[in-house]
Amino acid sequence: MNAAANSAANPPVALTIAGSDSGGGAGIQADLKTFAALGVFGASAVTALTAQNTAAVRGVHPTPAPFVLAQVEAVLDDLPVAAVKTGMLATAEIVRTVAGLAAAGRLPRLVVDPVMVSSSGHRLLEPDAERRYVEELLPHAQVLTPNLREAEVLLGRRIGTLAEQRAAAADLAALGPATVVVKGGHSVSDTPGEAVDVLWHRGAARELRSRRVEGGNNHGSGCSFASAIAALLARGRPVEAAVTEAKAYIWTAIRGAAGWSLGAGHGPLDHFGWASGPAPG
Ligand SMILES: Nc1ncnc2c1ncn2[C@@H]1O[C@H](COP(=O)(O)OP(=O)(O)OP(=O)(O)O)[C@@H](O)[C@H]1O
Ligand SMILES: Cc1ncc(CO)c(N)n1
Repeated sequence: MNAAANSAANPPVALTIAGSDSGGGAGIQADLKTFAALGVFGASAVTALTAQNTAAVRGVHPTPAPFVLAQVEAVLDDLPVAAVKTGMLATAEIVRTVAGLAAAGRLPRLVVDPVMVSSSGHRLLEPDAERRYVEELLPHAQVLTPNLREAEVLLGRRIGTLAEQRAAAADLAALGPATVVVKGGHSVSDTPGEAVDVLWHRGAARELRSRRVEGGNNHGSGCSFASAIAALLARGRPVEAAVTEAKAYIWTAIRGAAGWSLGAGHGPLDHFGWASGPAPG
């Protein structure tokens, strides 16, 4: 089969390389729902199993790195993957494996969401993998989407203001990614009431602002945001449009779930607009 050939009748294909969230709100499950919601066929390579729900991560069982590679190669050898998103990479060995694939030019339109800690506070990346992220993977990312805490870890300094969030985006771009979005879901102090992301693209910083949805159902917002960017890139959108449209998609998905009470912790998003459309069934 020729993996590069894609008939006009086929949907675009995106690949997520990420961890499984048994609770269904984040990770692979969020990624595949987002791809489907945005009209993209999703393939997946699972980097870890997590025993997780809306309240806590109870356990993590990483995939051996050679089997992550086997999954990615099985997909790439067969399907016309147009964009790739990475999420939880769990171990230094998996970071190295994915970075090797990226360095070999095998991961097109690569969106890297540098997942390190879950919103419930559980580590999702070995601490000794952080340096490898910076040195081996970031240079190959087309788009990097850290939240504020991840940007702090990658840069080794505190980010407390919007000005510092803007500076962080610029400094992360200097490490290799063409485009950086420093997400403000965990608000910086001078943007109350808003979720302000800073987009660094083509040498300039720009703020993407939305009203902050209250209610706390934002489990998987970061995974879904990065997947939406990858899906829109797979559909051929230019990078800046993909990021701004992903921001609008994620706002609608968070807003839709604001009245839900699924689980005792941070609930999942309304990926398919169920809250505003006719009730399923
Ligand atoms: N309460 C909210 N209201 C509106 N937008 C939000 C809210 N929370 C997050 N967002 C948006 O969702 C996207 C993901 O940002 P966030 O900072 O939550 O990522 P994250 O911390 O990686 O998510 P996760 O909880 O999956 O780890 C960003 O575009 C951010 O602005
Ligand atoms: C598997 C997985 N990936 C990413 C996150 C971050 O939201 C999570 N909680 N679980």
